[in-house]
Amino acid sequence: MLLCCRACRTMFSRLWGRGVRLLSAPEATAATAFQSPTPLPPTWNPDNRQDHTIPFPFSGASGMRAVMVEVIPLNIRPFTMAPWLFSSSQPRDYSLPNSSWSSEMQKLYEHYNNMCEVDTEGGNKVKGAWRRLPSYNSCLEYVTGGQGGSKVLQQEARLFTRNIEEQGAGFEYVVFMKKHEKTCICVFQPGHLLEGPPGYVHGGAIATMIDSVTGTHATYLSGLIMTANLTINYRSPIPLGSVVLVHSSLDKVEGRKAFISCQVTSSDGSKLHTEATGLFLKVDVRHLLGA
Ligand SMILES: CCCCCCCC(=O)SCCNC(=O)CCNC(=O)[C@H](O)C(C)(C)COP(=O)(O)OP(=O)(O)OC[C@H]1O[C@@H](n2cnc3c(N)ncnc32)[C@H](O)[C@@H]1OP(=O)(O)O
Repeated sequence: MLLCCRACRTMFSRLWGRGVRLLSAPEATAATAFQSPTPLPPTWNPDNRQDHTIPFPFSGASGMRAVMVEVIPLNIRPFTMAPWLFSSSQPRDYSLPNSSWSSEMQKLYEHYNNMCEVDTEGGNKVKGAWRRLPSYNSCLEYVTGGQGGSKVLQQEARLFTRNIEEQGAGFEYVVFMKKHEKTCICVFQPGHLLEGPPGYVHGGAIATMIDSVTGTHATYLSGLIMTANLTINYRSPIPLGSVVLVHSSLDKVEGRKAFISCQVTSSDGSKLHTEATGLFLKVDVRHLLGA
């Protein structure tokens, strides 16, 4: 897909974070070598982990800034985008440690991060079972298109879980994915702005985190998805400022449907706070565009 006009940008803004990533300059150059798009697989199969790139010729149509984006319907990597390609400064990755993180949160982050794949000096990747998923609050501000473009892109929009600027006040979390076992784990430290009952986390905030983690998981597995159903049982309250784990696991896939279950536990796993099941439906781009 080439971001060359307002229509492209509108579509891009709606896909952002849902299976679209920006191509780096070398990748974009390489993509122009393709004469025809890679055909998409007829059926969704999460075991088929091949990436599919749909490149179109790279050009500066209508004099606007044009960028290549890659659409990856399978093995989605929704957070591996590079919006700083369009800005002199790199956007903040909210999944990295900050000073509001408790020592427990930091320790759990290091525990999972140490099991992730890492880049070595030679540029080779050392394989690890886990992968940290970077997280941004919005990328649209980095895709500039003048005033008209800004309106179309809804530049004020922010990801719900990343829209509280004060560190530690809202949702502090990091998601790791265990690549071959179809599980995700999120280390979550709820801040004081998420209060429900005195001293405890609001049920809606817990639901938000469950939807975000399982939704991210489903997106990673299948591409564009929407939550169709989320059933939640609250078993024990979560103290504000504590650190909990959100476990997400794929139960089964039936056609367009992905069934995912989720448990929120204390950081040592001994206490069950919340359990949930979710149904995610793979949708066509046109569904998001309201067509
Ligand atoms: C960055 C972090 C990631 C965050 C991820 C967050 C994800 C979200 O929160 S998404 C926002 C909340 N969700 C929504 O707004 C969705 C609104 N709903 C919709 O858009 C549509 O109803 C949608 C897409 C779910 C389904 O519509 P559509 O694709 O037309 O499916 P439809 O043809 O009706 O049904 C397909 C199948 O699913 C089943 N189905 C649909 N909805 C449901 C449901 N709620 N419960 C159970 N089954 C359902 C149908 O029965 C049908 O089954 P079968 O094929 O066996 O007959």
